[in-house]
Order: sequence, then C-alpha cells, then structure tokens
Amino acid sequence: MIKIENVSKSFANQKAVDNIFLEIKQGEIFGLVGPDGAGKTTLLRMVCGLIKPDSGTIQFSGGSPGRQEKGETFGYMPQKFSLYGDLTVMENIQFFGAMYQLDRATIRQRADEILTIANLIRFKDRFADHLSGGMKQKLALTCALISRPEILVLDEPTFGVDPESRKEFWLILYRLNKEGMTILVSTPYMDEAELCTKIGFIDRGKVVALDTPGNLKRGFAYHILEVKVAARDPHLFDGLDEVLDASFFGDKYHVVVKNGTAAPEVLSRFLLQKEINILSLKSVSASMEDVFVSLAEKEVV
Ligand SMILES: Nc1ncnc2c1ncn2[C@@H]1O[C@H](COP(=O)(O)OP(=O)(O)OP(=O)(O)O)[C@@H](O)[C@H]1O
Repeated sequence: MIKIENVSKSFANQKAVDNIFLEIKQGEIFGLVGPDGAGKTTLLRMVCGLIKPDSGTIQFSGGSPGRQEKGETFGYMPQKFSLYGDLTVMENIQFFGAMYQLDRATIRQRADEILTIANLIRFKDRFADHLSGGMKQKLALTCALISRPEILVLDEPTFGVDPESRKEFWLILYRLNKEGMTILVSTPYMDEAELCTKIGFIDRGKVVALDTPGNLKRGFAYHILEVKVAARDPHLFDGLDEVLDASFFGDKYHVVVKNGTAAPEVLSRFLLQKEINILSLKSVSASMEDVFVSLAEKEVV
C-alpha cells in the first residue's frame, strides 16, 4: 500500500534518511523504532508529503480514488500536535474538520463517534488547556481521524504519557486497525513496538532490521541471562569475555552472552570472587528491548 523505494533526505550535510526501502501493507500496524535522531520523523513527514525526498520514490496503491488529491488519505499526528488551548475539545475538532471542508453535521457525528471510543465524550466542552496529557493526545488523535483516513500516521503519539493512558491509546489504535485502518507509527517504547504487526528498526537513517516482533526476538543470535544481585553497578560485568552486553531491566540485569550453556557457571564464579551474593540467575528469552539494545549497539554486540 505504501512503497518507499530508495528514499534519502539530507539536511545541510547530514543524511537524516539514507536510502530506505520499506513496504507497508494494507491493514498493518507498522512500527518505526529507533533512537533519537534516527530519522523516523523525517521519513514520516516524507510519507505524508510534507517534505520532499532528495531522491527515491514513495508510492501508494489501493485506496479510494480522489481522496489522495484532497489530502484525505492520511491522518497525521505529529510529535508536537498543535491543539488550541483556549478552544474546547469540540471546537478544536470543528477547526480541523473545517480544514477538510467537512460540514458541521458530519464533523459532529464523526467527533461523537471517536470521542466515545476515546472516552472523551464527557469532556467535549472542556478547554484543551485543561485536559491531562493523555487526554490531549487522544484529542489530537481525534482531530487526525476526522477525515476518516485510510492510513493513520503517528509520530511518537504517546511520548511522555502515563502508562495507563498509553494502554488506552493503543486499545483505540487496535480498534481502528480492526476496522481496516492501516497504521504507521513511530515509538521509542519497546512495549509498544511489541504491539505492532511489523517493525522497522531505524538507526542513523538506515533500516537495520525489518520483521515481525516475534521473528525479531526469535532471530536474536545470543542468550540472555537474567541476574539479580544486591549490587547495582553498570560496570559490574566489565572485563568478562563471555559478556557481550549488560543492562538494567528493573531490579535485575539482562546479561547478553554468546554461550548460554557455559556462561551461568562463569558468571556465578565471577560474582562469587567479587563476594557478591546472587539472588537469582536464570536464562530468559530475548525481549524486544534486548533486540533493540543489540541493534542500537551493533559495534558492542
Ligand atoms: N529541519 C531540519 N533541519 C536540520 N536538521 C534536521 C531537520 N529535521 C531533522 N534534522 C536532523 O535529521 C536527523 C534525523 O532527525 P529526525 O527528527 O527525523 O529523527 P527521529 O528519529 O525522529 O528522532 P526524534 O525521535 O528525536 O525526533 C537528526 O540528526 C536531526 O537533527
């Protein structure tokens, strides 16, 4: 449905997007994941036609004829969505609806529908400035949906939003997707990446991995040992050849090792020598976070 071929974009001398090929199929929830400055926003803005690629093409197939010309194909929710704080929820929606030249009755009917799904209907007369962070994001989503787009493009839509509101937001996305909407979303959260049907990892403007969350985790080439000790030292495992990487996961360490059979013994001995008490040590399956860390630090792992 969206075919991105050979797309590059530079700002001054810096390549923000470097020769990207991606295909986003109808009905997918496609997640763009990557560190800050990886090029996600630039790519999304090119997909929406807000900036032009220096080279390459972005093509769309399917969709209803005529909608693309009127800008109705996409609903775009940028990272910093501009709501009018001194307008109410409903007035904000009416403003966005008017930009698509929708009549008031249509806007009202669609707004009621989406606000009900988003659990915002009770707040439709509240000023946008008086909404919580999560509510603001849901209002921004409602505005992006007012043209009933076929493709919804969201740039880090839940950044800085509390976990409960993030969950609620994703339930709405799932519902929209179930009704046939294709969703292209960038996210810095690995738990959200897991919810996508397909993920493209972007690093320094390039796609470094592309697959379903399940396949990415299964394809993880190393082993993870989950270690709980009383000490919390980011350099605890420094100097151990077996350890490729170690990071904190809550109150435990995820230690990436090459050899899952020999490493537990080696680690136990190492910690014992340091007189560090081991509270637990076990093998666990790779999480999306492990995959992400290994991709982002490819030179390390
Ligand atoms: N308008 C611009 N002018 C100059 N440089 C830009 C512009 N937009 C993006 N860049 C640069 O391009 C690179 C990619 O930025 P982009 O915003 O696309 O990354 P990102 O993955 O969305 O990161 P973030 O999540 O931090 O927004 C960065 O180095 C950024 O500084």
